[in-house]
Amino acid sequence: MAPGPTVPKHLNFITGNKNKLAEVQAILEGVIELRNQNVDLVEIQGTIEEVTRDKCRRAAEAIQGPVLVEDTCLSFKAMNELPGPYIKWFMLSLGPLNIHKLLSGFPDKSATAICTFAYCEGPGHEPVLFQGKTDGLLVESRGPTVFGWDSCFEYEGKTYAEMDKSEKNKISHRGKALDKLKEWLKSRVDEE
Ligand SMILES: O=P(O)(O)OP(=O)(O)OP(=O)(O)OC[C@H]1O[C@@H](n2cnc3c(O)ncnc32)[C@H](O)[C@@H]1O
Ligand SMILES: [Mg+2]
Repeated sequence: MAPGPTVPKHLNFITGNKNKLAEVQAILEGVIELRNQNVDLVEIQGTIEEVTRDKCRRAAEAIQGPVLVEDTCLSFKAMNELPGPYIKWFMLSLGPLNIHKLLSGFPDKSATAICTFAYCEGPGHEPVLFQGKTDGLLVESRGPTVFGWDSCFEYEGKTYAEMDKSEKNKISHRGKALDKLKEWLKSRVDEE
């Protein structure tokens, strides 16, 4: 095996978000078996990479073992990339029916969805990051309001919520990040 972190056969994905978990399970099916623990992790302020690395270190400490975590951002060009990692708090306050109003004073509705996975072997180890981005537009909610801002993020004429799951996973920020993780996993999974 190439030098670097080892990965157990069962990857422990730490998240409290059921929709995220379902997508990750669907995309990684047949690649690696996923286990899930819901640990309430503190999320710091900082760049996307700083937030995700810190979240991963905390998760590894909390479970005292190897972990996979993920942090999702939604960034608006007109707002100089904010809210970014803080989108969760805007969603909690505004909800999917009002989030588009954040850009109502701006002609530029460009939005980028960014997904950053981090894997860490255990406490004291440096996390490895895998990032995927999808460019789209922030629009008025269209489609089911089941998952976060899916109904407000439009990619090539359709919101994520108007796509079926496999269609979203093919072009999504999460799908792209997991393509990179899958490539890396090929050389890393511990066969012992
Ligand atoms: O336990 P964790 O994994 O941290 O789960 P979370 O729900 O706190 O997730 P984040 O910290 O990554 O915050 C991202 C926010 O964006 C939402 N979100 C994440 N992925 C999404 C996707 O693919 N489509 C729409 N909304 C998404 C999610 O519901 C949150 O409001
Ligand atoms: Mg979170």
